[in-house]
Amino acid sequence: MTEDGMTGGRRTPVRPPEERTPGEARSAADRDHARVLDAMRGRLTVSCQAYPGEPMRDPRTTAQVARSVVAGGAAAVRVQGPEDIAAVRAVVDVPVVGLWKDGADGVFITPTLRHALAVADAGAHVVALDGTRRPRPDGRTLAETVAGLRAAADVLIMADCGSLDDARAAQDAGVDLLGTTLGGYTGERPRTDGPDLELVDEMVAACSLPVVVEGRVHTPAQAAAAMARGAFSVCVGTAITHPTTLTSWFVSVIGSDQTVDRDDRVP
Ligand SMILES: CC(=O)N[C@H](C=O)[C@@H](O)[C@H](O)[C@H](O)COP(=O)(O)O
Repeated sequence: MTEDGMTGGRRTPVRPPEERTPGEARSAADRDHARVLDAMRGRLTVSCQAYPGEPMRDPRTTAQVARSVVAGGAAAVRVQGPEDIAAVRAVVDVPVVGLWKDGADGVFITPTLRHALAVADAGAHVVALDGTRRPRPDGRTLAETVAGLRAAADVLIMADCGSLDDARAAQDAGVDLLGTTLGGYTGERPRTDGPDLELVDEMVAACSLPVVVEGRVHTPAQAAAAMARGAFSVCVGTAITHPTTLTSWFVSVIGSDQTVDRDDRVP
């Protein structure tokens, strides 16, 4: 347990579950969940992820990036993969939103109950999973996945949604938080340049659960706009933690190495 009393997944129970009465276990989990939500409410979450094959794809690097963003004021971090989640949990005291990407098409964000249990077991306080209405690889519905996860782990559950219909269905399935994460990636919504603020408005108006605005938040002004529209938290990834993409934004207007006369380069 961290100093502020937060626990996550099945790694850090307040007391061994077998020693707790059902009532004690429930109220301890409720307290932990409230602390996690209080820490995130109205604040910035930073996604610390590298993609397969990239130089930064290493749990030690992810942990250092996570420490760096927490030093800058991030209230929570979002981390991909059980190894990275465990590495980050060991070095930060803020809530960890965990996910496990498997593949890159269709349902790939924590796509099955097995993936969700592994994310919880790695120590995530919040398990983020695909919250769309698409068929899932293991044949379970989102509601069945949520129920299976709740039966095994005291975690909060975030549904990464691609549309208002997804968000409504995810809320009915029993998740705790809704994310706009997949807006623009499932074919139901256009991929806006910045965050899909129209989707934010729709979800905030129609859903009672906290809405995390995530996806293409590239500037502080966009983050502020999302908060002003009722976001519970704003999650920024690429614009803070993905130097390859950030570099390409500058290169796209200045020109790449190929345009420089190599003899003029500083050794
Ligand atoms: C669609 C998808 O796979 N989103 C992923 C979810 O974890 C990540 O690749 C994003 O980086 C993350 O959502 C943060 O978004 P952005 O990097 O745009 O700030």
